Formats: sequence, C-alpha cells, structure tokens
Amino acid sequence: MGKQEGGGEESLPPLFESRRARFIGLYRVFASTILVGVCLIWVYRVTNIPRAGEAGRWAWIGMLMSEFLFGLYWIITQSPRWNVTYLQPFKDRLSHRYEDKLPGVDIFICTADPKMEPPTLVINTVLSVLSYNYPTEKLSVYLSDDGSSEFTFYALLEASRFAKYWIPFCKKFSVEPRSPEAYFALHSDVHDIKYGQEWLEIKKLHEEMKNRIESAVATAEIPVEIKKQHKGFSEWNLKVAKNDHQSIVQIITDGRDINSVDNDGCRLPTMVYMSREKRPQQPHNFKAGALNALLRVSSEISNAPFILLLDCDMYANNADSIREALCFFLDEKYGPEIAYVQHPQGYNNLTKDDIYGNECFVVNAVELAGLGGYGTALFCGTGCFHRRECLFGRKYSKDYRGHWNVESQKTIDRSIKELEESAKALISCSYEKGTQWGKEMGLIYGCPVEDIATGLAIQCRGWKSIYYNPERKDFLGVAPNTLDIALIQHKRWSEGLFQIFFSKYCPFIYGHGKIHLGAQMAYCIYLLWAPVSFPTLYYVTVPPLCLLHGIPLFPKVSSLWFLAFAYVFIAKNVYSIVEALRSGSTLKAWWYLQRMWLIRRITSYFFAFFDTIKRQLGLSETEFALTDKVITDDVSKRYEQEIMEFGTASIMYTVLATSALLNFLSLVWGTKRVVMDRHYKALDQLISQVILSGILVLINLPVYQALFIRSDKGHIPSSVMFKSVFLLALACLMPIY
Ligand SMILES: O=c1ccn([C@@H]2O[C@H](COP(=O)(O)OP(=O)(O)O[C@H]3O[C@H](CO)[C@@H](O)[C@H](O)[C@H]3O)[C@@H](O)[C@H]2O)c(=O)[nH]1
Ligand SMILES: [Mn+2]
Repeated sequence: MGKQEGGGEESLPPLFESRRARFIGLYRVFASTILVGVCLIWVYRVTNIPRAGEAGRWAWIGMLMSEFLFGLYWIITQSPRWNVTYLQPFKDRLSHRYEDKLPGVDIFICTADPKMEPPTLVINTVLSVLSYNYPTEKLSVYLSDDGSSEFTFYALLEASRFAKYWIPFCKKFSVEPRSPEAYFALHSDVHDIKYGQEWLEIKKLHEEMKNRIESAVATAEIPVEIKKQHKGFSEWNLKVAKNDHQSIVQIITDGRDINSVDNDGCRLPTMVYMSREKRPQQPHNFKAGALNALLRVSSEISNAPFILLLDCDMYANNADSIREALCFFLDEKYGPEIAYVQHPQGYNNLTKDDIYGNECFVVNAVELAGLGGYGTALFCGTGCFHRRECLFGRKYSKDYRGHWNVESQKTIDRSIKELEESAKALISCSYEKGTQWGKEMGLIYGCPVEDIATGLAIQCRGWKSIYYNPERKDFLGVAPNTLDIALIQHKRWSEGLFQIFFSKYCPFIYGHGKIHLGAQMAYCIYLLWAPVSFPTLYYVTVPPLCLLHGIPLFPKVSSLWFLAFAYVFIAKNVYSIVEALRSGSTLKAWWYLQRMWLIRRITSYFFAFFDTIKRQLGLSETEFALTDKVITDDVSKRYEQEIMEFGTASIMYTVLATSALLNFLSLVWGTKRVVMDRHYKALDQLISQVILSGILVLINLPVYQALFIRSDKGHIPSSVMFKSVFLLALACLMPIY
C-alpha cells in the first residue's frame, strides 16, 4: 500500500500495521541475473535460426516463440515478488475503542446442489459463523440455495435449533474451530476434554441432528411431524425444480425478536434461507446471480455495512475473524478507503504432500501478498469481507469517511411476513431487467470467475483492498480430491480468467491509470494461464520429437550459450524450491505441484483456451461447472495414499498420456544414441533434449503407472491408451521441418 501503518488523526494508535517483506533488494538483484539469462537465450535463438532448407528450421522458430512467451510470462510473475507486504491487525485496540458500537455484519453462504454439496456440509459452515466471537444481535447469516432443496432448508432449520446449544458451548469454553464437524474430528476423545459432561451432551445432540438430516436425505422424505413445525415447508407444496421455481425467502430466526434466544438466554443471530426465482429460459448467472440476490435480500432485512462472503464448504476456522477484518475497515486513517479484505483459500482435506497441488503455498504467501502490497488484493469469491456500499457500485471519493456506524432503522417495525414478501419481490427473475445489476452494481455477470472481475472493477472505482494471510487460516474448505475435479476447476478458472483478459476489464486497459502497473501485470499472471498452455505443450512435444529425428534444438554443451540455458533453468528452479519451502510447502509437495502445473497447462488450460475463443465468437455460453465435494470410499482411500485418481476416459487424459509416452520413447531412443556414439558428438548436441525428456518422464511416472500397471478403478482406461498410442504413432511418422 506504500504506507507503513494505519491510525488516526488524533494520534490514536493504528488498528493495523503493514510491513514489507525482507530481502526484497537482494531478490531484485537475483531476478536481474535471471533476466540477463533470459535475454541471452532470446539472442541465441534469434541469431542461430537454421537456414532455409535445413532440418528443424520451423521447429527452431517454434522454440524461439515459446521461449519468448515463457520469458515474458516470467517477467510478469516478478511484479508481485517485488512488493510482498504483510499485515498485522490489532483486535485488542479495536475492542478497546469500539466494543459497544461494533457494526452489523451480514454473512452470505452460497450453495447450489444438495448432492454435490450435502446439507450437513452446508450447515456446518453456517454453525461455524453463527458462533463467531461477535455480538450475536449484530450478526445475520443468509443462505442462498441455488439447488432450492427442501432438505437444505430442513437442515438449516435443524441447525438453528442446534445453535441454541452450540453457540453457548463455544463461547463458554472458547472452542476452536467452531465448525462442529471439524471440532469433533479434532477432539474425538472425551478424556482430553476438561468439560467432559457438556462435551458429551453436545456431541450427542450433534450426532442426532446429523442422523436426522442424513436419514431424511437418504429416504428422500422429510417426516410429516417435522414439516408441521415450520410454515416454510409449504413453499415446496408447489412444484419446485432446481431450475424452475418461485422465489423463496424464509426468516428462520429473527435477530430483532427478544424471545429468540439460545440456552443461555443470549439473542440468536438472524438466520435467513433464500432461493431466488429461476425459470428455464431466464439466465440466472450462477454464483454471481446468487450473490446479487443475497445483496438485495439482506439490504431489506438487516442491511449491515459489512458483509462476509463464503462458499458453503468454507467453514470459519478462527472465531475472531470478523474483529480482525474490522481492524482494517475501522482504522481511522486508512479504513475509509478499503473496500474489501480477502483471506487466502485454505483446505481441511489436503493430503500430506498435497498431491493435486491445491494448497497454493507460494501463491498465497508470495504472489497474493505482493498484489495486496499494491493495494489491489485479488478478490477470490470466498473468505472475503466487503464494505456493502462498494459492492453496490459506489465510487471512492476523498471525503468519504465510511458510514458504518449508521444503523438501518427501516426494518424495525415490519413483521417477518412483510419482510419476507418484500424480499421475495427482489429476487424474482424479472427484477434485474433494465437495471445496472451485474454491470455497475453487485457482482459482474457473464464470467465464471465473477469474483476476479468484480474485485478489479471495485479497485478501478478508486478503492483499495487488503490481502490478509495470518499464520492460522481463517477459512477452510473442501479441495478437489480427484484429478478430474481438479482439472475441471482449473478449466473453469483459466477460461474465466482468460475471458477477462479479452473483455473490457483487461487490466492493462481498464486498470490503466487506475491501478499500479505492477498490479496490472500481477493480475495477468492468472489471466494468462490459458495461453501459456501453448509454449508448454510445444516444449513437451517438439523437443522429444526432434530428439527422435536426431535434430538438436539447444546449444552444444561445449558452447558458451549452453551456460545461459543451464543458469536460467537451475536458478529458476532452485529459487522456486526455496520459495516453496519458505512458504510452508514440503519438497515433495513442490514436486507434485510441478507435476500439476504441467498437467493443468497441457489439459485444462489448453482446452480452456479454445472454449474461450468459442465463447468470444458467440458459439457457446458461459457455464459454471460445480465441483463435487463428496467422493466414494475407495476413491477417498486412494486420495489418502496420494495415488492419482484418473478413472475416466476424458479427452484431457489422451493428451496427457500421449505426451508422456512420447517423452518415454524419446528418452529411451535418445539415451541409446548418446551412449552408442563413441565420439561424444550426440552427447554434445542432444544431451539437453535427453535431460528434458528425462525430467518429463519423472514427472509423468504416475501416468505410466495408471496406464500399464494399476488395475484399481482410478487407472487410465484402455481406450485412452489406444488413442494415445495411435496419436503417438502419427506424431512419430510426421516429418520435421
Ligand atoms: O450456480 C451456482 C454455482 C455455484 N454456486 C456456489 O459457488 C460456490 C463455488 O463453487 P465450487 O463448485 O465450490 O467452485 P470452486 O472452484 O471451489 O470455487 C472457487 O472459484 C469460484 C470461481 O470460479 C469462486 O466463486 C469461489 O468462491 C471459489 O472458491 C459454491 O458455494 C457453490 O454453491 C452457486 O451458488 N450457484
Ligand atoms: Mn469450492
């Protein structure tokens, strides 16, 4: 942010501090040496292009282009690294100064499918936020159900009852984490617990509640006597299909009601279930549509000045998160310019060495912290606190002081029924027609990564944003646990991100003069995932093919140019390992991540590139492929053992298997050639390509296993193998120009 600390005019101590990472100067020197290496590589490529008619001329030109793109991409990845910034909020100062006038906070939770996101998972998130260490009468929790499932509604009702026991229990014993499922999984033995009796009671209640919900889901029926207990069930008397139903809004607990209390007599937070109207012909804009509906419904009911956005699987892992976020917003000096506070995504189902590279150690600890350093944190859709006005499209102005302590009075004298009815009208299909919703107001439509575009738009309206990455993660979710799901997720992301690059929101154009150039570049690290697939795919196919034909593509080992390649390769990778280890990764996790980067690039990102182009040409529409959060037991077992789960005959695996086989073949052939040549000429000319294929073979080991050795359900189906062998034969027969 270019400043050292917050604080007030009357020399009040600041509510937060920021500090630049150490050794940035040293890093800059080191990065410059790599840059020199990259430039030398470019020079070598340009000055050594084979003459017309010589074998491998075009292959060489392809290498030139790939290395040029890699080089440019590397340069943009430097911008956040030059500006890594850490933040420290002071929640005690906040309590001391503002404890009696803490602002209201609305919490939005999105769910979209009761099968992929089971109701028990959803309410676990709900319960974790209901029990935040924050005045309950100031909290409101809204659940948006795009699956419009009666079972999710029922589960929420059960959660509101269990909350009467859970909230006091959490507060009395300072329980952490406050997600019951996570808490009981961590503390499963009563002997470790000092307050055994109460612990046992709560655990029993929790299990009974879970059983009731699960058996209702299993039998696909909610018992009649339960249905009689709440008028809300009548919504499902009409025909409610996932994509065809009326608006539903049910206020389950009303925070204004002094009789709505927990077992200790303390007020319960407001709890609202909503499912916006959907009709088959009307686009509903996926999660962005759901969030915008939530924005309107909440402004009718509680209208809190601050909002926390969460995915249904992201439970709160720190009871004080709200207070910490408020330290940024309420800081007297810098608070009024802050639009949102983003936390990194954390996961609670990672394996020891994170086989699918889900936990983005370096992205979280370095890149996002660097972007945050420019005052332009990346909005990631979940685990993010927002200032309501900013989401409503307000522009920043210097005299803005923040209206957080202005209480909304309008709901005081309206009955629950009135509120529900007026809220319903706000989430009908037709409500947004002809309005600025999805454009200037709320989350932006038309992009599967609505969050990134929205964050950028907010920053370009003059606001700053905070990236806060404390040691202990504040939110933990469910990470993809099969390769399929992981690749689907990355395909959606890379597609959405590349789409932003092409849209009017391209940071270099839209952000020009509004956000720092370094921030524009850093945004593009992500926006350009899809096109980076091309040089990568080129690098894993053309050098091995040329090796098979005996065409050298790299300088001779005896030439000085070789040093430039060797230096860039070694320095970049050694640094990458050091950076990963310092960010909390293990060596093996780093290695797995390299594997995942390769796989993502040649599959997800590659296909995403074409789908984006198709969309740009108007040949297809935006989709949001939801990630499945449940897996079967044997899949889960393999996940625990860190065995890659392929299992389907996805076309992505054909690409992957073909490149793996090609490199294996060229490694064997190349090694033979190098070994057999007694004059070391082949060694001098081809060794770089042999090493490259060797590394790719190592990376692809699980692919060979899945193709030829494994017989469990997670192996690669033989149809994929046949296709790959066929493609490989074609590739080998092709002449090289
Ligand atoms: O039509 C939809 C589709 C999705 N969702 C919700 O969106 C969230 C994210 O979906 P998920 O399948 O879990 O996707 P992820 O890839 O895990 O989501 C990441 O990427 C998304 C953008 O692609 C961001 O919006 C998310 O916050 C971020 O966690 C979930 O809570 C869904 O219930 C809806 O509410 N309505
Ligand atoms: Mn998710």
